[in-house]
Amino acid sequence: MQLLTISDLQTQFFTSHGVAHAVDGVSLHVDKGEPLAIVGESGCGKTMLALSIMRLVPSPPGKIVSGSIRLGDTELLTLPEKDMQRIRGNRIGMIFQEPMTSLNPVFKVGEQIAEALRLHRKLSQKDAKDMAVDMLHAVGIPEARRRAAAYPHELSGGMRQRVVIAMALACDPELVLADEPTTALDVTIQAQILELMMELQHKRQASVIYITHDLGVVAQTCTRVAVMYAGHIVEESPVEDIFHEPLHPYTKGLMRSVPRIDQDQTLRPISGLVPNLYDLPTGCRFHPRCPYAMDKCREQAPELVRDGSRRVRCWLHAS
Ligand SMILES: Nc1ncnc2c1ncn2[C@@H]1O[C@H](COP(=O)(O)OP(=O)(O)OP(=O)(O)O)[C@@H](O)[C@H]1O
Ligand code: NI
Repeated sequence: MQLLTISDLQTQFFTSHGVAHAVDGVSLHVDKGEPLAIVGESGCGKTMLALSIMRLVPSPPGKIVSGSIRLGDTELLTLPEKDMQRIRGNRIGMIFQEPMTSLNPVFKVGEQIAEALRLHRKLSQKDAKDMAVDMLHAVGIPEARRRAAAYPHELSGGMRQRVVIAMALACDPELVLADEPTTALDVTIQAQILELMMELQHKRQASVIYITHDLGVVAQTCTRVAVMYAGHIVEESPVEDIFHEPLHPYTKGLMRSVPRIDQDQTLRPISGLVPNLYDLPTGCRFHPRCPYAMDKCREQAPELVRDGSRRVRCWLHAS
C-alpha cells in the first residue's frame, strides 16, 4: 500500500543566474512501512525533494512550481499552512544532518520532546514528560530521566542526534524523512544510530526516506533505492538488483566509489562534476561524464522508463 505518492514534482529556484530546476519532474512512491533510500552526489536535489514534502523549501528564492504530493488521502501541496503544521512533526517526522537545526538551544531536551507530544497528541503535562523520558530511553540514552533535564549543548553530538530521533519518532509518524542523519557523527556512532533508526522504523512500521551520499550505507537498511542526478531520478531499483547489476552508468560509477573490504580500498569517484543546474548539458544530463555516451545521448534526453520493478533513464536501456 502506498503511503506517499509524488507525481511530476517541480521545485525551482529563481535567482539572478536564472532558474534552477532543483527537483525536475520527480515521480516516486513509498509504501507503508518501507525504508526507501535516495542517493546521489551533492547538489542533485535530494534535500529539496525532502523539503518539498514538508513544504519547507526556502522561499524565496525557491518554489514548488507544480506536481502532486499525496500522504495517504491528503494532497499536501494544496493544504492550508495551518493544516500542514499539524502534519509536520506529527504524521511526518524529520531528522537532519545537523542536530542543532532541530533542537532549540534554550530548552531542556526532555521539554522539547514533551512539547511536541502536548501539541500534537494533546497529552497532559505529566504524561508528555513521562513519555519524553520513555522516548529518550528507547533511543538508547542512559539515565534518560536525568538527561531529559539537560540542555542540548550539554550532550555529545551522538546523544544530540539520538534526541532528534526521539523527537522525530515521539508522535509515531507514518513517514520519517532522514536527510544524512549520521554524516556529522563519528563512524562508530554512525553505525549505531543507523541501526537504531532502522530498529525503531521496523517496530513502528513507519515509512522512511533515507537520504545519503553513500550507497554502502543503504545496502542493509533499505528495500529500494532511487538515484538522483541533476534534479532527475535516473534509476530506481530494489536494493538487491541495484547492487547486483546497476543499470545506469551513473549508478555504476556510484557503486565503484564505495570502498569494499574484499577489494582494494582505493576510492574511485566518478570523474567530472555534477552539472551546474543553471546551465545544463543538452541531451542526457550525465553524458559529459558518461564513459558509454553515444551521439544520441548528446542530442536527446532519455525518459525514465520502467522495466519490471526497476526504472532507468538511459538510452542504453531504452528498448
Ligand atoms: N538557497 C538556495 N538558493 C538557490 N539555489 C538553491 C538553494 N538551495 C538549493 N539550491 C539549488 O538546488 C539544488 C539542489 O540542492 P539540494 O540541497 O537539494 O542538493 P542535495 O542533493 O541535497 O545536495 P547535498 O548532498 O550536498 O546535500 C542545488 O544544486 C542548487 O542549484
Ligand atoms: Ni542535501
